[in-house]
Amino acid sequence: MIDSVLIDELKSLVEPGKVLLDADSLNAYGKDWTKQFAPAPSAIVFPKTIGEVQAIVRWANERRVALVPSGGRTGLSAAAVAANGEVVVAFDYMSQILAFNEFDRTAVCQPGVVTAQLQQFAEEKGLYYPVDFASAGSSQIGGNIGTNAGGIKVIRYGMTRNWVAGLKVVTGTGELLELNKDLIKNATGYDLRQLFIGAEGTLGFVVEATMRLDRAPQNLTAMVLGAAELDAIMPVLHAFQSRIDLTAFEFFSDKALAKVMARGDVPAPFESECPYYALLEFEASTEEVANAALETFEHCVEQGWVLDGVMSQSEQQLQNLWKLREYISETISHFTPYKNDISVTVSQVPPFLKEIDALVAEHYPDFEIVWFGHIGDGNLHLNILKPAEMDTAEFFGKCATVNKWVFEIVARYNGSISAEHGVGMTKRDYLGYSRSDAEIAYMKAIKAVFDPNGIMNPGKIFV
Ligand SMILES: O=C(O)CC[C@@H](O)C(=O)O
Ligand SMILES: [Zn+2]
Repeated sequence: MIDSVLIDELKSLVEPGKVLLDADSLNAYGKDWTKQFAPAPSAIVFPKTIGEVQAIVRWANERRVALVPSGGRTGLSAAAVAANGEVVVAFDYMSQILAFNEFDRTAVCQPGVVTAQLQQFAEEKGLYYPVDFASAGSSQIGGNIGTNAGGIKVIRYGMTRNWVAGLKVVTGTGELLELNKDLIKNATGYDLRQLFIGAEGTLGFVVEATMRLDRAPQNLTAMVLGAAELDAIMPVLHAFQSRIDLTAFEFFSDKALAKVMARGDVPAPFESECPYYALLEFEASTEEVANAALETFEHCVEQGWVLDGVMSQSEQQLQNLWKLREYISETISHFTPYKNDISVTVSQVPPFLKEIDALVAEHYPDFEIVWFGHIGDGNLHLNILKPAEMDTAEFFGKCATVNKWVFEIVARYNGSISAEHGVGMTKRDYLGYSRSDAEIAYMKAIKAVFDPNGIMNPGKIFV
């Protein structure tokens, strides 16, 4: 905890009332959506300008105060948790879209712009911001960049990284850098912009981002297919991908669907019950594309890969089919899930998933395992649900044991222990399963260059 003299100094750097110290604010701004770490920040500060962010970082260097950035706080890896008396820098008052360029198709965003706000802005301009996920209504652009957020359209549009034309960052020394200046072509050495994307605020803070926009998709249409077995999902993906460009290819198990159905507010896709489901989406821009999708569906049924299916015929049906997938995370959050966000190459998904499934089932037959995720990207969300009668600490303890075995399998498949949720504090101790010692040493050396005093989100990614 920092003392009152330091708090007074901090207050002098921002507008009156823009440092909060009350218990509710410390609790709310000191954490993200993870629940493993208790929030314990010293103060929350709300800068309004880049100059104020620089002043805060310079002060933190002088006083050796640790800073934690805070956006929409929807993170799932405790990268935005202040558990050790840090000062939280919240970007709520830097939430404007500052400029739009119709020829470059870019929007200049302050870090606190909410993802849905940018999506809406793009729509009003007849364009599209394609990075999308269930928490788009709360998550902020600065946080999306910090975690290189992925989501449900990665198969077509890639991660946040692909949509950042330029960045202004305040480094750990308080220096302002303008990175890439929104250029498409720029072959002038290291692309420092990319280094800051996915850095979880450990090198500096994003204070402005020029985001690229795309043409709006035409007549988005979704299909939900029921698969006979897991091994059928990949041939289905392959069959569709060889005929049409998909904008999504998601997957969920019968257990995940059952949880969403139990809410009672989402229509079932069809009557048949299947062990696995795929949700795919494409632009039915012409009749030929729609026909190709239907023909492919029939082919998949003939092959015995698909048992049943439905295709959206309206915007409302499209939304309803997406709810089957998008509501899963929120719905299971009430069952105290232990989360993993793992990836392998797409072709390896079926054997990989089966191995992990068998492992957890063998050692912990009482645990309910809910599989879902972005299978078209090789990214699976493994959620293990706490049995109702089990003590929470005991449950997390057992999961920690399983975790090591799960990550041994991930490492054997050359996979990632965090596909899209980041490392933060929850996966920090497991980084070695995905990154070599040499890589981690280089990463630490890079951090030391941008943040010599170790004040920028310390303890995240690595210790
Ligand atoms: O809750 C999860 O495990 C995943 C959350 C999110 O990445 C999703 O794909 O729905
Ligand atoms: Zn996801």
